[in-house]
Amino acid sequence: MKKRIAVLPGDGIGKEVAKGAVEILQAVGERYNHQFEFSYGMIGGHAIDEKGKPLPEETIQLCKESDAILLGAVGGPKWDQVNPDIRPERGLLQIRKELNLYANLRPTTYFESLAKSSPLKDEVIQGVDLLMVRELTGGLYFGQPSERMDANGESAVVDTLFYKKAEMKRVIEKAFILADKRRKKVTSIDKANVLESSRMWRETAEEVAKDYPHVYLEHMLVDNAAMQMVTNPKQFDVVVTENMFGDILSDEASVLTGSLGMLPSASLSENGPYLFEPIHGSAPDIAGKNVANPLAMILSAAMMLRESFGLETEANEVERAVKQVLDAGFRTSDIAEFGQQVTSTTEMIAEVKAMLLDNEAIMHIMGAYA
Ligand SMILES: NC(=O)c1ccc[n+]([C@@H]2O[C@H](COP(=O)([O-])OP(=O)(O)OC[C@H]3O[C@@H](n4cnc5c(N)ncnc54)[C@H](O)[C@@H]3O)[C@@H](O)[C@H]2O)c1
Ligand SMILES: CC(C)[C@H](C(=O)O)[C@@H](O)C(=O)O
Ligand SMILES: [Mg+2]
Repeated sequence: MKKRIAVLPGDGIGKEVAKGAVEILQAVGERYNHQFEFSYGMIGGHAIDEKGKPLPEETIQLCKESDAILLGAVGGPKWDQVNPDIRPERGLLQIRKELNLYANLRPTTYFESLAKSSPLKDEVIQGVDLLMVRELTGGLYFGQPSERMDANGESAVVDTLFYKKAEMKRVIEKAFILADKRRKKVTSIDKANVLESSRMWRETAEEVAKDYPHVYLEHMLVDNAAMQMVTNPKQFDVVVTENMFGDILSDEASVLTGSLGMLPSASLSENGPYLFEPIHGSAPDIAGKNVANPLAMILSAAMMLRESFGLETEANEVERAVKQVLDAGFRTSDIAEFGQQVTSTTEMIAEVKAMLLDNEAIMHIMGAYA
């Protein structure tokens, strides 16, 4: 199979982890005889420095001409003070909008060997398997007006939460389709006790549910959901919610896996290309130190193999390699237990790669940890 992959490493640890995903995809290509062609584009702060804007036209063009897109992360304190129109994050929002990537899938999977990395009790998180479907191109992130203003002589500000019903419907439908293939339960999260937008969201979920009689729909208010996420996460199968709630709840859900550095994502449109990125940011506090966990990015590459190219076996193999590396005891600092030996970003990437390519690597690791 021949595929063109656009790689947008971005800023901070984005660059370190994107490099890892490319190496893993190269290894997959080598092992299964696929030709993956990688082309690099600028996004975020580094694009502001080079091109004066966070999403240069050539990057948009590159993405549109590619079969799939890998993105590291954007942002950092260096660009915090710049005009909001040229903040790094604006580039990320713009590419999501340009490509109409309305459905963001954020799976949270329990890794048995990381049970002790989570601050939560093992009986709470054991076996967690939830899929968050986050609306990604509407809501507060994109509503107009969004500006400072004068309100009767006082300084004030407005952000607008705007959704068309059709935008709600298509992402909720996506959640039902996915739930139908899983444990057949959708939890729709909103704030319908306060917000009109949430009342329309809830009505829309009820309407969509009529077409999926085998899927059970429940509604949950977002504040309760935030609490249930860490006290009883096993109740969730597919969770669907609007943009801002999904952003916050998915960082919270990452705690169930042991670290923010473990959670991948896939952003889907009607016809592609799709974009794959870890849910974490550029982590300026650890950038450039070779300590970031590359697994969320590598697992995002596995999602790319499955969702964009239909390469189920290859995707499973990458996920198997990640699991085996963790089972063998390799840990970046975010998932290491007290006193445990710490693996660097580049070593972690190399171990996953070795596990993918060479069964003897398994013997080597078992020897090292015997
Ligand atoms: N998709 C994206 O590009 C994206 C996502 C979130 C935040 N951001 C941006 O990133 C910048 C920093 O934001 P933040 O600090 O609030 O969030 P962050 O996700 O970058 O980091 C939060 C915390 O988690 C840790 N962390 C994150 N990823 C990790 C990894 N792979 N391995 C180990 N530890 C990891 C960081 O060190 C930090 O302590 C901001 O500019 C923000 O806008 C970008
Ligand atoms: C950087 C930011 C704009 C982004 C978001 O809020 O969508 C990030 O937090 C994410 O979760 O992908
Ligand atoms: Mg976020």
